[in-house]
Amino acid sequence: MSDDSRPSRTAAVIPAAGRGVRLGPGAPKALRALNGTPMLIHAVRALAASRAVSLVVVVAPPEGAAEVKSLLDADVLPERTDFLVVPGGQSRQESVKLGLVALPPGYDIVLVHDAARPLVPVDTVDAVIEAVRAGAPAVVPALPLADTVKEVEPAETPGAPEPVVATPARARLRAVQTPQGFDREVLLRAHETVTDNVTDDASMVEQLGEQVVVVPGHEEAFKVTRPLDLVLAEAVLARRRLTDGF
Ligand SMILES: Nc1ccn([C@@H]2O[C@H](COP(=O)(O)OP(=O)(O)OP(=O)(O)O)[C@@H](O)[C@H]2O)c(=O)n1
Ligand SMILES: C[C@](O)(CO)[C@H](O)COP(=O)(O)O
Repeated sequence: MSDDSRPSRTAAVIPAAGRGVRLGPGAPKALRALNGTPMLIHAVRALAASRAVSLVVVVAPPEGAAEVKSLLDADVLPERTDFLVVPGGQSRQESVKLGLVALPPGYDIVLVHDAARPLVPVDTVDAVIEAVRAGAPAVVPALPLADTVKEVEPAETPGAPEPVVATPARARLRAVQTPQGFDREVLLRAHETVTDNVTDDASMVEQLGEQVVVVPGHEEAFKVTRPLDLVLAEAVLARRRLTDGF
């Protein structure tokens, strides 16, 4: 937990080493353009927009680390924000761990943010940081679900009918986004302890028995996963250009 006698310092780890298989053939997903700018650069700018974030560690596709470094060298980040680039691993979990290993001392709050969520608003980033500063060891932004969810017995053949096992009460479910925010020591311990393959960092902290809390997420923090998400992301950028001028 952060010591009240000194100000907390926040770093962000951005896993960006995925292939983007669900997006279809092309460059690694984080390097694909949204309105002419690589998705990763949008994501770095989104985190650096928070005055609290003073370091961004980008975990790059291993073969693209030099390209990512020159993209960031050429971009104009706020003077308060440093960055580091490290090569990623085979899974998101491994990539996040490589980012954590590269984190210098002196940062007591760590955000983990998918490069694939390039449009997260700064208010969401700040709300996560605020909740960690207030004492929560792990904080996730999340939204209520619009669809009813069924648990099924997964079919062995893709496309075959799948028997429904249960219908969880939707009012108790949340769709989780990033950035997820952590007390650094707790997140490090989670990555050192948990070896199962999980889909987010907060669930590793849950496995330690530490409390994870949810704060409101934002519709524009959606994950670019499939081709339709690119259309939506470019529409959001076009609307921002009209209303906000950027
Ligand atoms: N080996 C990996 C796999 C994923 N990620 C990152 O984790 C985030 C969330 O992953 P996802 O959206 O699933 O990206 P991909 O793994 O690229 O997508 P896909 O599963 O469609 O290949 C992305 O920013 C992605 O770059 C990573 O850093 N290293
Ligand atoms: C971390 C995450 O974005 C939270 O919703 C999500 O679990 C990542 O999943 P992916 O399959 O690696 O995209």
